Amino acid sequence: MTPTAQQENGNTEERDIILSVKDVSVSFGRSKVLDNLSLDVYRGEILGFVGASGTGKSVLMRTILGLNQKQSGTISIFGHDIDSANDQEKLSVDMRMGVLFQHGALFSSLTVLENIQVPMREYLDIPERLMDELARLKIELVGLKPDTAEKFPSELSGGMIKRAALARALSLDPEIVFLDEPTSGLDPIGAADFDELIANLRDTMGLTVYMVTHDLDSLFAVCDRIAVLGKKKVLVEGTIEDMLAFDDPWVQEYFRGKRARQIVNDGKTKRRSEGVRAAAVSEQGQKGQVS
Ligand SMILES: Nc1ncnc2c1ncn2[C@@H]1O[C@H](COP(=O)(O)OP(=O)(O)OP(=O)(O)O)[C@@H](O)[C@H]1O
Repeated sequence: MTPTAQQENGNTEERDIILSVKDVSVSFGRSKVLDNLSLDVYRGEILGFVGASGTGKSVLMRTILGLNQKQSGTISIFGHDIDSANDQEKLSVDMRMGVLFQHGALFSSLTVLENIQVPMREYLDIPERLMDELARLKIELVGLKPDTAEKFPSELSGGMIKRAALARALSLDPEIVFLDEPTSGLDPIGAADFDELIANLRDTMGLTVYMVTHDLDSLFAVCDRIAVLGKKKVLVEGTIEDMLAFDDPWVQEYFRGKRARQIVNDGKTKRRSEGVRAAAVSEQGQKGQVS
């Protein structure tokens, strides 16, 4: 049975824990990066994972994905402890997770369509034609034009690469996706559109999203919950309000600093995409460029 937990507000409604990290420690040589870190991720939420540069956000994500060794602690995904899971269970867990690495990590010698089909070829035994159809559906799902299918990564813009990489992450219809700084390198409108896409996927597919990010706009616009990494563990987790109330100099500076204040003042009630687009249209209008 899948584990559940009581909601943090103390009521008796239970939430489905899709990923549970308990007392995990990771070291490289004599340098300890994570020390007894614990974190739960709930089904259907968008969790934003933040922390100063070099604190170990990517290390944790890679450890969850089984790409880094941990020295102690347990990681359970979909109720399976990944250390004691058998091969069949591990395969089933892998198939239910999608990953978007920071720079897309697309294969440069493969077209977008072929990149999306890589996980299908690895895990599924289905006819070529069906694979083509499924890959084209993913391309549509992430908002890319149909002719992107035949393009190579070198022919794509930064935003298109992120979307193509997301399409590949969604290739097997995962229940949870791990996104490592998905909006880094995108302009504000591209980043806003990407946020909106993530929120739509969550809303329509019930996707759970674990997002490592430095992007304050994303945190304010789409994240349901935030976890802050500091001092080798999760310093605080909760809503934006919980972050604002948390007494720690880095957290205070990050969530109450000049940039955060600007975002809150600019559009507390709006999604960033609306705010950014409105600002862009207004600016163009002032320059007389809107037709
Ligand atoms: N394979 C490795 N071998 C040795 N040290 C590593 C390895 N991977 C990560 N580290 C170290 O672990 C620490 C945390 O790195 P990590 O990349 O997780 O930080 P981060 O929080 O994701 O940073 P950023 O926000 O800048 O991406 C760093 O000091 C890094 O040098």
